Amino acid sequence: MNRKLTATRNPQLKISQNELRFFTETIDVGRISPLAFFEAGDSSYKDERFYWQNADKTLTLVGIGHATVLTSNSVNNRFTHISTGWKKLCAALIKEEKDMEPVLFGGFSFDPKNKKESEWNSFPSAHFVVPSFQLTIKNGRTSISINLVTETDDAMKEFDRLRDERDRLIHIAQVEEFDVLSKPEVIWVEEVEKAQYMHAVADVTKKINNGEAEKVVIARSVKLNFEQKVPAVIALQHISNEQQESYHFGLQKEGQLFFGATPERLIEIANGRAYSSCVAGSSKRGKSAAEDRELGKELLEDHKNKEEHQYVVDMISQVFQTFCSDVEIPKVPKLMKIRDIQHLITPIEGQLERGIDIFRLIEALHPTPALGGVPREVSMEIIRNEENMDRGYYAAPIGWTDTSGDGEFAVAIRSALLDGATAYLYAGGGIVADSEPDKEYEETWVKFRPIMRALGGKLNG
Ligand SMILES: C=C(O[C@@H]1C=C(C(=O)O)C=C[C@H]1O)C(=O)O
Ligand SMILES: [Mg+2]
Repeated sequence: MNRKLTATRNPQLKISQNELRFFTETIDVGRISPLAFFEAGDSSYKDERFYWQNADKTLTLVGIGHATVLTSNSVNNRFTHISTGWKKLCAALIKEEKDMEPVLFGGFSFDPKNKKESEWNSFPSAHFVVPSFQLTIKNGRTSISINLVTETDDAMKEFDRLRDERDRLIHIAQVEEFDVLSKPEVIWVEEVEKAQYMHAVADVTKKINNGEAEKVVIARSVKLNFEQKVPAVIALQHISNEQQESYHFGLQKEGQLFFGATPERLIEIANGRAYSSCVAGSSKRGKSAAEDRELGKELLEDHKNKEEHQYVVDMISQVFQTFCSDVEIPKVPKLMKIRDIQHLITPIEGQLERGIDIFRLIEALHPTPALGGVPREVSMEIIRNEENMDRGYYAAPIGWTDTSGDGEFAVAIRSALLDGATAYLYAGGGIVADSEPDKEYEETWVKFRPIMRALGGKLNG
């Protein structure tokens, strides 16, 4: 890197002033707790951190600071806008073999056409960052990269400053004891617009029976108020402990933290192959192994849940048939069992056509009928009218891509927006012709459980 930075000053290389350059430099570090590293950035980078761990724990990413931010408030162009911005950055990358791929991490809002005033006002329709400091734990290797996006000629000085700062962050993360932190203290719980939610489910069921739509996902929110401001690291530590088998994510912006533990993969691209999972249809877990098996068996055979599921399989299959060859779709769903809930799941994979990037696939997939409905536009309009809230980044894609084109996005459910001493939790369910408001209401409580537990709230049922 020293060499490269110096070389860029060499006029023979014909790098003109004000040309965009994207430097990266990776060092390997010994054992370091990703949350301790996240916490090391607390005083100087409070609003500029992210956290990610995939479901099988083969990849952990922590980002601190912003090398650059890609953002969009567009309704129709947000996916291409981010994709184009990222391609431009990738073309400017200066990297050696030993360096990790720098990542772009962020998310999209569920519905940019929803203009309701809400707790989400500081989140644009797309928000992505390249972190200044990137912790990556992958294939047994733990490393920290510095990323620098610059147009100035004198990147050397800035890079030296970043190296000092990196060493300071590593030092704090390695020396500080990092124990289990105590859970926050909830002082009151508010079910936001419960009556509106019950009414919406009944109304949507009617609409479906009238043939206006086939499936629509309706969600609601629960607000928690705490004794004190809840630090981001507490929320992340407990959600990671409470629901192990999921994607864990956290994204900070302007004093808020959007975080969660979702079981649902939207899309993964690895070495040119694409993977998605249809997750829809739910049942609680049994109190004994026998009851649990029984509930699972019922779920696999239940007409209403199978219908909820099939709409998702049909739609994701169609997207894969469009963009991939060699598509594999199992004929029947399996059970996905996580701590509080079991779902029907159908994994789908295929060989991605050349030239299709992850943002193109996200654009085609979002929202799947697991979170939107069928038909897509009609169900979005119904959701906009029936839900008296803005979903913000809940139920929307969140994840990363790297400079090689690999990446993974989850669907940000089982999630909450933490805002100082308040948290907004979100959960919903797929409404089809024979849905019943009381049962759907119960199902949302099961879906609230992991976040409730992580935040020290009382569990219902
Ligand atoms: C809407 C949510 O989850 C979705 C709805 C499901 C259902 O209704 O059975 C199951 C999994 C997800 O596709 C949520 O968790 O908030
Ligand atoms: Mg359901």
